[in-house]
Amino acid sequence: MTSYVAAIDQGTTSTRCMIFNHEGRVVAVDQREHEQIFPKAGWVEHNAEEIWENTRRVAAGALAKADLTAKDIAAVGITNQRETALVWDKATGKPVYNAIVWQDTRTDKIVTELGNLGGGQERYREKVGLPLATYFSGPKIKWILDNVDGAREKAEAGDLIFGNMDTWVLWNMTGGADGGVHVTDPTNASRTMLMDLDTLQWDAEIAGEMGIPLSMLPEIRSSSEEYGKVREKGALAGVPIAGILGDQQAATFGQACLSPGEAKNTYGTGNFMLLNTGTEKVMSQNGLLTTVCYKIGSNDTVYALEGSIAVTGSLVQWLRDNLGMIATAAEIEEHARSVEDNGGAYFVPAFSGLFAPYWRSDARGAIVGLTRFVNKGHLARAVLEATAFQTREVLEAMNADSGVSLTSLKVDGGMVVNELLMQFQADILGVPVIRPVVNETTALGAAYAAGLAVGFWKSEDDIRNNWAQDKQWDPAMDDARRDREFRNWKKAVTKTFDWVADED
Ligand SMILES: Nc1ncnc2c1ncn2[C@@H]1O[C@H](COP(=O)(O)OP(=O)(O)O)[C@@H](O)[C@H]1O
Ligand SMILES: O=P(O)(O)OC[C@H](O)CO
Repeated sequence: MTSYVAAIDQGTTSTRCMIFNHEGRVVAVDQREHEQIFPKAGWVEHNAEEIWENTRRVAAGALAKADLTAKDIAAVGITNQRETALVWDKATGKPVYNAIVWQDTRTDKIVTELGNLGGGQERYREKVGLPLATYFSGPKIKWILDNVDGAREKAEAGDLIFGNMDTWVLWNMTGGADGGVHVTDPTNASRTMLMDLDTLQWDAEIAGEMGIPLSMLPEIRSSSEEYGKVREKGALAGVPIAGILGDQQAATFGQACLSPGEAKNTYGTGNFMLLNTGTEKVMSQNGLLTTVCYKIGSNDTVYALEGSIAVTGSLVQWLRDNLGMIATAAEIEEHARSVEDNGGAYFVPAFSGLFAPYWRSDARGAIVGLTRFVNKGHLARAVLEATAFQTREVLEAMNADSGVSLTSLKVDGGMVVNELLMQFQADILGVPVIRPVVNETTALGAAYAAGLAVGFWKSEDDIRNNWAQDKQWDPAMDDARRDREFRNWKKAVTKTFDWVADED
């Protein structure tokens, strides 16, 4: 009897395998962190072989914890940190360079040069829905081909292939150099800058401008269909791999945001708010991204507007790892509760420049409003508040682009256990914030995509019916204070602009 579906969640800081039952509840989870490699200021890399090894181990670990075998698993779905780019040799399976992570800013010159060809930051937006920015995969692939010895020649000869982490995991799970399937889905492909949002095919013109041979790129299939079976002799051997969704789109699916106008906000390493816009592709006028939300089998493509914030939970990690100010992420709440407010301090974490709605790669982080009054508690608050303020900026852009005002916000991700943050979020947005019972919506969304493909779940109604609310926070801040705080935040943001000059 196959009573369960598994999901591999290959995230920025860790890789998880989760097993779900038919009610969409978590049966087992296993997780392993991988190294964050920072070779230079602004550079962020991952060792893709370490990630693949972790994937194998967590798959075995989750099954063992649940006392299950591959025979109990109907299908496996893959979800992943998006944009992170890897190029590898298809004959040996060896990466030619570490994976370049979405947060990495090394491609800023490439991005400026491409913009200078005409159209600036908006050069490709009409086709791909994205502004030209270091965030996306295309410029990262170009950097690898331009900078790794012999890579361009090998790529042109057809020996090298590209993938985001979904493709890397899928290729290895289905046999690697021995017949691995080289496939991605439209949610991931829509983050490369190389996919046409209407045709869901690679755009030869853009790939040509970036000097990327089309032969390197994976085939784009739907987000929910059988791509192959797990080939390697591992825990999940023989199980069909039947779902792929980029992690933020997976969370949208897992949160049952399946109708136009429904949105979720995920609080992880960064924050990502997605609004389902149905089969309509809304082009943002306010600094958001247009992206594929999901494509289930042969159904019509569903699109989303997205507000991406680069640094939220990772600011808490920074406080822990770089400053040693807290021993665990959870400790930040205790410090923040020791004071009434931020004491006048605002922390703008523009560590990777600023993403939505600004798209300023010349910005860098700043703490402003400091006086001798400010203590550790105030800084802890400023760190948490930065997440909430950035979320309000994105929500305002979303309301302006869609013409619909969101009346509540569904939330999930690692930071939403922080009750002080959730209350402040509701206060600063002025709308209720709602957390579901299953907070692991990313893995759940990938499991749903896989389970739908093999008939384990029959329709999207099963997903809607499985969703349940855990807790709601209602706004309690008066309007005058809300406006003052937000005004101060916006002023603080302007202090981070123009920090990195071209010659840097
Ligand atoms: N109690 C907490 N308060 C604030 N932030 C937290 C708390 N617990 C975890 N975090 C943050 O949440 C993030 C982890 O969330 P997660 O959803 O697992 O991230 P990802 O999927 O991006 O790897 C980390 O950046 C961590 O700093
Ligand atoms: O790994 P996460 O959860 O931080 O998500 C990263 C995003 O997919 C980047 O676009």
